Amino acid sequence: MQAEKEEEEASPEEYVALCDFTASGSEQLGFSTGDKLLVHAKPSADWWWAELQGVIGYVPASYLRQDAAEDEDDTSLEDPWQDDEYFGSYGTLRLHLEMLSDRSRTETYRQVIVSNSASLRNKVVMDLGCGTGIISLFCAQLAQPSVVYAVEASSMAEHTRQLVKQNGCEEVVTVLQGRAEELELPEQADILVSEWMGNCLLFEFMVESVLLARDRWLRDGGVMWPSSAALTLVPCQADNYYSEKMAFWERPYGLDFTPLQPLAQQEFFTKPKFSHLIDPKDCLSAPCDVICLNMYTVQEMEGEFKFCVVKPGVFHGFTAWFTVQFESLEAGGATVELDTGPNSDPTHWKQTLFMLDKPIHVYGGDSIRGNIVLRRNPVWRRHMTVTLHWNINSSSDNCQVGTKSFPMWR
Ligand SMILES: N=C(N)NC/C=C/[C@H]1O[C@@H](n2cnc3c(N)ncnc32)[C@H](O)[C@@H]1O
Repeated sequence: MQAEKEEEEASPEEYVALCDFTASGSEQLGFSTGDKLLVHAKPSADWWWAELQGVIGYVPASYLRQDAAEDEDDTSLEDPWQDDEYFGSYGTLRLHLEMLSDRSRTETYRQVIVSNSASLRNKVVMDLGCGTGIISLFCAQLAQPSVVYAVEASSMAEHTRQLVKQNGCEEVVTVLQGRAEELELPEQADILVSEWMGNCLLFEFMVESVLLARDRWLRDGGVMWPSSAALTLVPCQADNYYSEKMAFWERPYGLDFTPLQPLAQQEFFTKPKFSHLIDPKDCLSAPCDVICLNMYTVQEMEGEFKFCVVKPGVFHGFTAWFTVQFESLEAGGATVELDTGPNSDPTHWKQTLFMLDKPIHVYGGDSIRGNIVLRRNPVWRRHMTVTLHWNINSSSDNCQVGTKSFPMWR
């Protein structure tokens, strides 16, 4: 209470509105892009108490940015996709080296080409976001498509052209520099292949570009690779991480640093932990596919789950990963799957850990039911908020309910 009390007396902070907000309900405050609001209190992560021209009400925090001074000349206000930053990062080798070094990922795409090589003969392929062109080069080297359009928006495209020539594939592979949503393809494609998956499957939201390109360039009856995707979730223990970030403050060098634990919770447990490697023994139940994307239809961004706890343990949070499937071009042919979970070869995505604020003791037979909602950030189009709701029904004591929202990253 003390912190909250001080918070209310603190002088209001100035924020700028990044987009319009229409109030729904008398206690909300509507505003327009560019409005300067005075934030008086932040009772929760999502809703703040703010003032605009003498009127006070609740406003959505994700619509506001504080560094008003910087925003005068900051172009990022106009560019919600932050394309300069996003494609700039793919113009250097760092991310491409990381993805090419991921053997599980890259070998899976090669296996898809090899196991469909006969059916790829004389086909038109579009490789969306080809990067260094690895998938296009596999197509030209391991099959005989009539043409592969390798589409890449970043400055890597000019180097990709060089790699195509260096490997004698210029007869088959045509590199087109530009955003897939904007450029003109000479013809419709029979196959749209892409490696678009971000952390937690959807982060970066490149999937949006893939679906737009599908609607524009994939001919009727054409094939999407991946053909489907699933986000998988499991309740888990995370003793090491919890000890390292939270328990540490209990008795460092014989002193009591526990007053810092609320800060530690805010700093370390608010955002998901990327590049987490979960040990299968830390899973408290069988994992469950919570969101399934059929790449041919409109995608679901919300999912239910029901976990049955199989052993006593400490429920520190949820771990998420994904799988993608590549259907065969031949009717009845085998589907190839890429699994980024803890029981498969590690990938550069690893897994994503969502830490609860407080760990909960659970026992065999307990059930953890709830849902997960992935909400696009209304302002930063490549970012999202993951909201988890859970109900624990335990034989030992009454049911516990919880919810928490995790920004990724804004
Ligand atoms: N798999 C992960 N994590 N990252 C995806 C891989 C991203 C690659 O695809 C390119 N890319 C992303 N979106 C588009 C687009 N709309 N048009 C053309 N190229 C694009 C990026 O510049 C990277 O080279």
